[in-house]
Amino acid sequence: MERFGARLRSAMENLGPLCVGIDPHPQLLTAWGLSDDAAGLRKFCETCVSSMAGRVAVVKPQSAFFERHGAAGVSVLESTIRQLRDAGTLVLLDVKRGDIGSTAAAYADAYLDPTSPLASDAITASPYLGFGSLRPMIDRALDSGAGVFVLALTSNPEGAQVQRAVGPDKTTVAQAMINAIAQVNEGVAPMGDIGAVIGATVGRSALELSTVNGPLLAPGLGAQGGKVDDLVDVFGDATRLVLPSYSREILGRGPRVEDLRAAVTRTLDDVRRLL
Ligand SMILES: O=C(O)c1cc(=O)[nH]c(=O)n1[C@@H]1O[C@H](COP(=O)(O)O)[C@@H](O)[C@H]1O
Repeated sequence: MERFGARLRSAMENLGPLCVGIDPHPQLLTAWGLSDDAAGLRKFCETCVSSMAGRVAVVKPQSAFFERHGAAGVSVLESTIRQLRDAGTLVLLDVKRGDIGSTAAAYADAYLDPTSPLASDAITASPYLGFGSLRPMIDRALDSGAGVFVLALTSNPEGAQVQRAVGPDKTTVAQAMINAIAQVNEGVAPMGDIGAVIGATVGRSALELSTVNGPLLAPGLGAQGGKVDDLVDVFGDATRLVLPSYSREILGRGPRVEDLRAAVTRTLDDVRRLL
């Protein structure tokens, strides 16, 4: 399979730089007139697939909102991933996994092995057991044409306690993650397969991004207060690598497919103005 970075670059060029999250919060299920159970979840996801497949570059289902319905919820996650991928839409499964290497290899089996029922185009991963602990996931992604988005500087205010901490070499932890990602992506064209997650809410972040050569997922827009215009401050010259991500801001316009599609179009117009 073609590498993930190349597939993502063409999706961003063809459809615009936008990731829409499928986060079926119980409040959203209720607002959409659906039951807070696996049947409601299935209907919610069918509507999302009809509104988004083929229209946005990346769709990001948040695993926890499926897991809270048990095995039946995970079954909805499986079919949602499959429907999106069958339609040619890239799926970034938001699972934020991170563990010792031997367990990280099992996570790679679960999400990055093309034969797994939950196989996705990319996953989110947490490097806070050490960047090296992610190696089995990164290696599997590189082997199978998939990607990994590594948390660097997250959108929540609590993240700063760990991510802005400064190491003995005077580098912040977040910058050390960016540097480690840059090493994996070095020399890959048109763009590396390993992304970084940097919240749109982090302000002038002082991260040095000139060598990262990978996609920069920017959540925190809309519901968490981040605005498209903030992206220039946060990302500076690296804005062409930015993949803005919205969940509640768009999902809150449902449940009508036409309204969700209109929200996607409006958001795309807004991000294209800048990126
Ligand atoms: O990895 C993520 O996607 C993520 C990283 C981060 O720093 N902040 C963040 O909000 N997210 C996720 O992005 C989504 C944001 O949702 P909204 O605030 O509704 O747009 C949620 O699924 C979060 O779990």
